[in-house]
Amino acid sequence: MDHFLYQDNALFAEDVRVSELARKYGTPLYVYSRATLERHWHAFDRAVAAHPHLVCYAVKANSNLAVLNVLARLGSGFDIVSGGELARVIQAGGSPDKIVFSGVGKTVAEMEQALELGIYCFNVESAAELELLNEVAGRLGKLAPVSLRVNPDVDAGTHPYISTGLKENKFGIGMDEAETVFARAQQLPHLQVKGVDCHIGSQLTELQPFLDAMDRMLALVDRLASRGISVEHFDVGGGLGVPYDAETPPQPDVYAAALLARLGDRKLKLIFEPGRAIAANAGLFVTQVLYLKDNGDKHFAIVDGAMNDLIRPALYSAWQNIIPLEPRVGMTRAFDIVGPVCETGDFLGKDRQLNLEAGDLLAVRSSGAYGFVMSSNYNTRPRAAEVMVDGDQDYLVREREKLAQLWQGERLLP
Ligand SMILES: Cc1ncc(COP(=O)(O)O)c(C=O)c1O
Ligand SMILES: N[C@@H](CCCC[NH3+])C(=O)O
Repeated sequence: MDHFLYQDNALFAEDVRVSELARKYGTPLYVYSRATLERHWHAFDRAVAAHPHLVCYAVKANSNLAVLNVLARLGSGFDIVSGGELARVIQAGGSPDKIVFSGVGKTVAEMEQALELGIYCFNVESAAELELLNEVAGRLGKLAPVSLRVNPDVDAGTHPYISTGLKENKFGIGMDEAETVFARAQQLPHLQVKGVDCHIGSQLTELQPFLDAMDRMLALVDRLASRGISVEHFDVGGGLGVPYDAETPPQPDVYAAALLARLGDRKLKLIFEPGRAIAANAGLFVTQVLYLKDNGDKHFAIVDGAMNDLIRPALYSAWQNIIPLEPRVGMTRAFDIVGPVCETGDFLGKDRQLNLEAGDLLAVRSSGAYGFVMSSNYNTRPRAAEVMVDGDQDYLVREREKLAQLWQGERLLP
């Protein structure tokens, strides 16, 4: 069920009129639906209810404390990629023993932080990282739980910038090296081998690449077993896509059933790291039309939200639906929806059939993942406020940045 629906020609987030939120908190503004976040998380959790599992929400998709807290209250685990994300999860009430730590460039300080907190597992991405983690754990008198992220060399069929499972990508340990690195991990005294891990990319809309990756990973698990190296869990990563437009990605239950069928009778706990599938369609980005402008036949709607707020269209030519909060009747025209930033690539959408006037409010849908988290202060623009709706209540979960915060920490020369 969609929690962003029109009632009497006005867009609602759950039971709250979105234009009311724009009036109350100003624009540009991110709006999240708690019910949607929860529904999406449960869809994963229920899909594998009968099998040992852990759903570790990928914090990078949306790391607002309120979002993390809503998921932590459901008992979610978390997939993190930095000490910053680790601190956020703890701040939001997440349990360290449900945290998996991914990422190709963990620093000593981050390893120490995670070992002290007692996280569930490190997803180690190189032989060099393995050696360093062993050293750091030894120094702290700890045993570091590890899973090796293996690069299965499959084509995820997604945008090249968000594809991670090919040999040419920087992620994970090559399949040809994997057994040697596992053998080494088992020898190292301050490590405990717990699992295997892969993550082949993001916004996957087909099952096949997941299954290809799983087949290769399970063949590895079997080869490891024959060498006396056993693992407890298989972390399948994240990457399940969402409908931005007409895509029809598999639903979590179909995806999980297919993975479970491949798993056969192997006694492996499954770990999932969904980010986008939980957060993307739980959020809107709300912006107001400042000016309309025609250059010949070309119509522009210049809005107060820009690429610094929502970079996906500029960065990946990503398409996200743009809808009016209160649609007008009458003729539509093809508009490019562009922001105030001084870059030609600063657009939120191109060639959108809309009927607009200055002052109108628009919602960019599917903005709950990789939206606010990728925002910047380019052009000295304060970052947007974030609001969470819960039924008929709304909560400001991040204040709009104030200008003085932007140069806090900067110094003049004497
Ligand atoms: C290791 C890892 N896990 C999980 C995710 C989450 O991916 P998604 O948001 O596509 O589910 C990512 C990002 O692609 C990632 O790099
Ligand atoms: N930021 C990307 C996804 C990257 C996934 C992170 N590993 C996007 O908006 O689609």
